[in-house]
Parts: sequence; C-alpha cells; structure tokens
Amino acid sequence: MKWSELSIHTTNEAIEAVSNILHEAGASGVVIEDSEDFAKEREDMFGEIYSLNPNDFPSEGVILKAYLPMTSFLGDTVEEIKMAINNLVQYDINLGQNVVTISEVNEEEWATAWKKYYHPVKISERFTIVPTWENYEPVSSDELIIELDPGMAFGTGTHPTTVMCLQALEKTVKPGDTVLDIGTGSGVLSIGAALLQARDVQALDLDEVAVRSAKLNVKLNKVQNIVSVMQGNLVEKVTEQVDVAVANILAEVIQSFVDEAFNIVKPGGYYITSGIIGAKKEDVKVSLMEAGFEIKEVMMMEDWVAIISSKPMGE
Ligand SMILES: C[S@@+](CC[C@H](N)C(=O)[O-])C[C@H]1O[C@@H](n2cnc3c(N)ncnc32)[C@H](O)[C@@H]1O
Repeated sequence: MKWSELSIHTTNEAIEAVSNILHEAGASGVVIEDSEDFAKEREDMFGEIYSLNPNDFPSEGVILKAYLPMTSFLGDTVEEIKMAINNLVQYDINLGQNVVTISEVNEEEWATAWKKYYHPVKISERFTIVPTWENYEPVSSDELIIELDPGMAFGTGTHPTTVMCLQALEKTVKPGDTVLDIGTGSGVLSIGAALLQARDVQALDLDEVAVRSAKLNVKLNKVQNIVSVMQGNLVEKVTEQVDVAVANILAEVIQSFVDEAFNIVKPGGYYITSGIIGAKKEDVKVSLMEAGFEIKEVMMMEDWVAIISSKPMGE
C-alpha cells in the first residue's frame, strides 16, 4: 500500500494538540522531530541513552510527521487536519511556522520511519521505558522496566508530561493502592502504577485506538491481572474512590472536571495532573484548590507542568 507522509512544522507547545488531531484523523505512529531534543544536554536528564543525528531534527521548532494511507479521501482528510490545527489558536496555542507538507512513502519506510527515534530511555530513579523491539538488560536490581509499543496511541512514554507523571506516581503510589489513570493513551502510566505494586489500576480513554493500544501494552508487561482498560469519558464510569488518580490531559480538560476528580479521590489520597503548559499553571492550581485539593508539588520540564495535589483527610 502507498502511504503519504504529512509533515507539520509547528512548536513544542503544540505537539500534544496537533498529535491528537493527527491521531483522530487516523494517523498511526506520529514522529516528533524536536529541535530542542537535539540541543538538549541529554546526560543531564537521568543519563538517557540516546544517540541523535542532527539531520533528523529541524533547526528550530518541531516537525510532526504522520502517516496516512493514500485513499481518495486523503485530500479531504488533509484539509480537515489543516483546519483543526488552525483552530488551535483559539486556545492560545502558538503554532509557529504552521507549514504543512505532504509526500509519498512506501509501506516499508512507513513501518520503520518512527522507530529509529525511539530507544530505551531511563526516565526516573526507577523507570526505564524500552521499545518492544529492543533488547535491554536492567542496570540495577530495583529498576522497573515498562515495555511499550506506542505505535498508535500517544506516545512513546518520553514526552515531558508522561515522564513527570511517572515520577509523580513513583512518589505517591504505595504497595496495595488503587489507582485511576484518566486518558491512558498507550497505558504507560497504568503499567507504571502496577509495577509500583498498586493492587488495582483502572485505565480509561475516550479513544478506542488508545484503549486497544493500552490493552496490548498491559498484556506485554504482564500486568493484566492488575490493570483493567476501558473506554470512557473522563471519570463518568468511575464508581469507587481511589488512592491515587492521574490525568495527563490538556489544562482546559483538567479544569473541566476538577470537582468530579475530587469526589473520586479518597481522603488522604493524591491527584496527579499534567498536560499543562507553563502559561496555564496558575489557572490549574487555582481550579484544584477551589475544588478542595492541597497543592503538594509543582514539577516543571521544558514548558510543561505537572502538579501533585492531595485531598485532605476528613473531606
Ligand atoms: C496526552 S495523552 C496522555 C497519555 C498517557 N496517559 C501518557 O501520560 O503518556 C491524553 C490522552 O487522553 C485521552 N483523552 C482525551 N480526552 C479524554 C476524555 N474526555 N476522556 C478520556 N480520555 C481522554 C486521549 O485520547 C489521550 O490518549
């Protein structure tokens, strides 16, 4: 089959929103070529295992590449994608150059194009994320390894928001806890919670592609007895309170269901939120506090924020 490669020159801030649009349009395996990834001193970040080729990165901004099958609908799909991206300015998202180009690739190139960017990455004290096609020997005995095939859902597990959520789970999840993962994507956070010995983890996502991908990754990591993956809108289907809830979704979405989130966390439990760009940090903190949460820690990585909040005892 012939595939077309859609290439979008945008900004770091727009990665998540543009990736969502591309996934919704049916793209698989979005590749992120970020000029900052190349510029960044990799060794500073937990000694990540990377070897980067400058030719794979733009000189500024971010290039997102998505692969779509060549069908008679392709023209319409591309126009819809462009319109959806242009609409993001309504949410104050800087789109940078916002140049969209399209080229033809063959199946073989498509299948491997994004894999070359993705290697084992040590992302926190304990977690290392390993793509399924790589062999990896743990460096220490307490290292927790998450195997991922991120092909279809968000993402490789190495996005700053995911990294901070895994670090926050490491700080909050105790053996025997119950955990809720709202917007599970590839399932990475649920798998992380299970490896931290949570007793029961519910993973929810609105997108059926994400649900399929999360189920696959949960099995791959042999945590299907702990993690149940379901399709669902935010916390609508949740009936029992949990020790730790985590939501890595856009700031606006987090603010939209902050009261419901408060209700589903046990008194003394934690709520980890991310997907928040720097400019929205204060707004989200205020929403969390108005709902009754106490802010415990604000984490920042690049221009992204994660907030660990807790529900006071007796609430
Ligand atoms: C930024 S991704 C996070 C994926 C993963 N949890 C991580 O940290 O890498 C956000 C996810 O939220 C899902 N999502 C967006 N809106 C949602 C909603 N209303 N209910 C449930 N999931 C939603 C998207 O489909 C996507 O998989």
